[in-house]
Amino acid sequence: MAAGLHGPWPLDGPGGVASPGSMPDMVPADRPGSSPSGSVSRPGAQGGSPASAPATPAAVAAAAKASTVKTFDELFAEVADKWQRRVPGSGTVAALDKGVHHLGKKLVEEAAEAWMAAEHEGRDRAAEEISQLLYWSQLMMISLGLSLDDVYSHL
Ligand SMILES: N=c1c2ncn([C@@H]3O[C@H](COP(=O)(O)OP(=O)(O)OP(=O)(O)O)[C@@H](O)[C@H]3O)c2ncn1[C@@H]1O[C@H](COP(=O)(O)O)[C@@H](O)[C@H]1O
Repeated sequence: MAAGLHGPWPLDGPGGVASPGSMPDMVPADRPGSSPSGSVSRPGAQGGSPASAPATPAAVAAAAKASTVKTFDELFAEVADKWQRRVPGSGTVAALDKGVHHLGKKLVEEAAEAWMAAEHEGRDRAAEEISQLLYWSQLMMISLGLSLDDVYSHL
């Protein structure tokens, strides 16, 4: 378990969300592809070689941006990094600033849209709506200061 994940409830940021400074490590130390320090390895890097040197969350986010396909972990690193740095113009930062109540409504909205798409609009539309549900789930995680491992531990 990464350090700093279970301290005081981190709803101390703007809009009742975890402040950028209280963010947990992007990837916990006890998961494949992570380093003991909590920093993350480059996507696709194998352990045991110089190429597996730890990368910063910003480096992971940059690598994800260059890739055509983004994984759940890569998106989490990207949005957490944008929140930590309060990147100007980021919809993620704007949404997190609005707080948990706003994020909760978006979660429910996207869940309903995913359901409707699944029943009436086909697999591709369902996949699109489910991707948005994943995004808003990640923002809720970030707003609560939850790490990936905090959630994965329940899977
Ligand atoms: N994956 C997503 C993503 N999924 C969903 N959304 C947001 O969720 C909204 C859902 O769209 P809807 O059609 O359901 O809603 P809408 O009515 O069009 O939009 P709203 O008026 O409700 O905001 C989108 O408009 C986006 O604002 C996302 N916003 C950002 N990302 C990714 O997050 C990363 C950081 O994004 P920025 O913070 O914007 O730089 C990037 O990789 C983005 O691709």
